[in-house]
Amino acid sequence: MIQIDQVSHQIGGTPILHDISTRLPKGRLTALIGPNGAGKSTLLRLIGRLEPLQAGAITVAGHDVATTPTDRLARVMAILGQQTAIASRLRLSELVAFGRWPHHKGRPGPADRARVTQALEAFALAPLAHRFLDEVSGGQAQRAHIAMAFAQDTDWMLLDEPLNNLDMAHARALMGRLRALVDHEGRSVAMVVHEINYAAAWADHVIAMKDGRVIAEGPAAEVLTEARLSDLYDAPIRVGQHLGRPLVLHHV
Ligand SMILES: Nc1ncnc2c1ncn2[C@@H]1O[C@H](COP(=O)(O)OP(=O)(O)OP(=O)(O)O)[C@@H](O)[C@H]1O
Repeated sequence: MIQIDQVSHQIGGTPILHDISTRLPKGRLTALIGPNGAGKSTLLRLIGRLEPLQAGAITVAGHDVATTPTDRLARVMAILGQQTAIASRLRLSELVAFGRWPHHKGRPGPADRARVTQALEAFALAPLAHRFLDEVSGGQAQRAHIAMAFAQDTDWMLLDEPLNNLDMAHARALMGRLRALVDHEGRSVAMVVHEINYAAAWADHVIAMKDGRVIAEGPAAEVLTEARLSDLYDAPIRVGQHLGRPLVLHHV
């Protein structure tokens, strides 16, 4: 479980998150949803310790993110942020291999190399493994970053808008892969997602944020209702059903 207690955050004196307390359940796929500027990325970055905590407490599988040594934390959670400013003269295989660093600390062994190969194959990147990052498409680069997080082999994966740049087929394949990690390997995933139907179709748990606060949380079917979504996005939203899951209609 990830436990967030009374977390507040300011940037340049402007309050961004207001006294957030919530939980992300273990062994589930959690979607963080909400309008632009709601604070989703900021919260994810605080969990992943890409930003230092200013107020409150966060634990990931019992590890206090404020005090746990980085190498320990890196074996518990992998985080893929939104801005990935990694040198473009890096081959995809080298990028994915970075995911193994917390395990081998610079001395990769056969198991590390096998995991990198597996991650490249899992994300259909094997034919592109020798290309440089600036020689592949946006979606292929995005998949390589996800493969790096995947290769890190952690109990928790935190992904900020992993579906960015992915076409429908690759987005679906990624969601299927994340579901399999949760369902068959007992891992836990938290992701920021804008396309609400991906949350509706694949997420177990949804945390809805607006103006730096959590305004709803719970099982997907309980959070993704017409009233809640219309309020969240300040727009009329209809919710149908498809194969027993909510289907959100926002173009009506
Ligand atoms: N470096 C920064 N300097 C100033 N304000 C910032 C900075 N980063 C984020 N913010 C502000 O913090 C608020 C929350 O941003 P955040 O990126 O967490 O929201 P989000 O819900 O992830 O949004 P989006 O869906 O647009 O990615 C926004 O109002 C944003 O303008």
